[in-house]
Amino acid sequence: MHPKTPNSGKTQNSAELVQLRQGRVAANTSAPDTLPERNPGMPFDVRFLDALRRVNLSGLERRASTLTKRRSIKGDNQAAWLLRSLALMDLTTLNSNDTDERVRRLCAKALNPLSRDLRQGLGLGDTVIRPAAVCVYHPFVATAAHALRGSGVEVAAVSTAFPHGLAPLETRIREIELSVAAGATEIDVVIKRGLVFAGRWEELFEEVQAFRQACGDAHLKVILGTGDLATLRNVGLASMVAMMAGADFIKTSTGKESVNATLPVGLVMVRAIRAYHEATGIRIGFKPAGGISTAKASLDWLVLIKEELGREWLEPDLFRFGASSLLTDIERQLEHHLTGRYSAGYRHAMA
Ligand SMILES: O=C[C@H](O)COP(=O)(O)O
Repeated sequence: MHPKTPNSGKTQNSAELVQLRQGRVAANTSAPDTLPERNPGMPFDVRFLDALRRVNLSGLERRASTLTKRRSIKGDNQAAWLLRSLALMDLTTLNSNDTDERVRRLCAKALNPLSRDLRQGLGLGDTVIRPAAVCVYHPFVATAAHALRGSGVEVAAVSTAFPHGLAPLETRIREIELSVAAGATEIDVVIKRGLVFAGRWEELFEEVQAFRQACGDAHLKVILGTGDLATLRNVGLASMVAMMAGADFIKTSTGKESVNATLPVGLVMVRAIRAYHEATGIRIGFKPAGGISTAKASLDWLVLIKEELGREWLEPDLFRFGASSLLTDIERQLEHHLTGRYSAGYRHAMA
């Protein structure tokens, strides 16, 4: 049910977590032998945080820079990986000037992301390749749900007073409930960054638990706003708290911070995911978001995930890109792959 993670030589941190988990299971005779696929969360356990307080910044930066240089993906192989980037995308519009009409056009693009010429040239035949989800603000959830019904493309809503998360807790929870009622099957919540700065981990845990409960069957993605969190240590700790509280995915950024998804931040988060998996057997998804606009950048992220978590994580239930303009560059690169020429970006306008 939970195959062993490839390439996961246990770190000291995760080994500590495994010991903690074993202690917890041994003390609880009713603990299940097999764990369910969806993250059920666990009681708040500060020892899970203690194991993550050390961060080797220069080691992470070195790893991030060598990871992307070691592999060069070319030709047909590159086209195949770009199609995977497309299938792993939450095609997003989160603008102040969004309208129902704009969202309808984005949904039409999600249903038919590649031109007939591209599909024929790539020999896709009847294979359906679409983004995993369309991601919108709450007022457009019903419109997106209507446009995408029956397609298998999920509707994701950003909730909890996106992007700052500073409304009262009751208001944030109500927003989730309304989005689910309107047809959202995935909810992207933002955390209150102040809880991280103040080290109020249990309070953060309780808020995320409340979000998870409000989601019901909708999957919960927890946005950390990593560019706001000041240190990579905070990123690791907030990741672990979100997972303990029941997050199905942890997500880097809103796209509205001054620094969004970066590879060193991604490394900290995926290593927290790996540690949580080794300790609990539960696989948590990862969503880098914000500023990922080139096909090349998407390939860097795929390499990072394959190297750190293994191929099994490169599926829509465990990995997503949050991106508003990445699809345009993927189309241009695929066209270049077929014709040797680049077309202008406006020819692939999305909305
Ligand atoms: O969650 C998704 C992000 O808001 C998208 O950010 P982006 O517009 O920089 O691609």
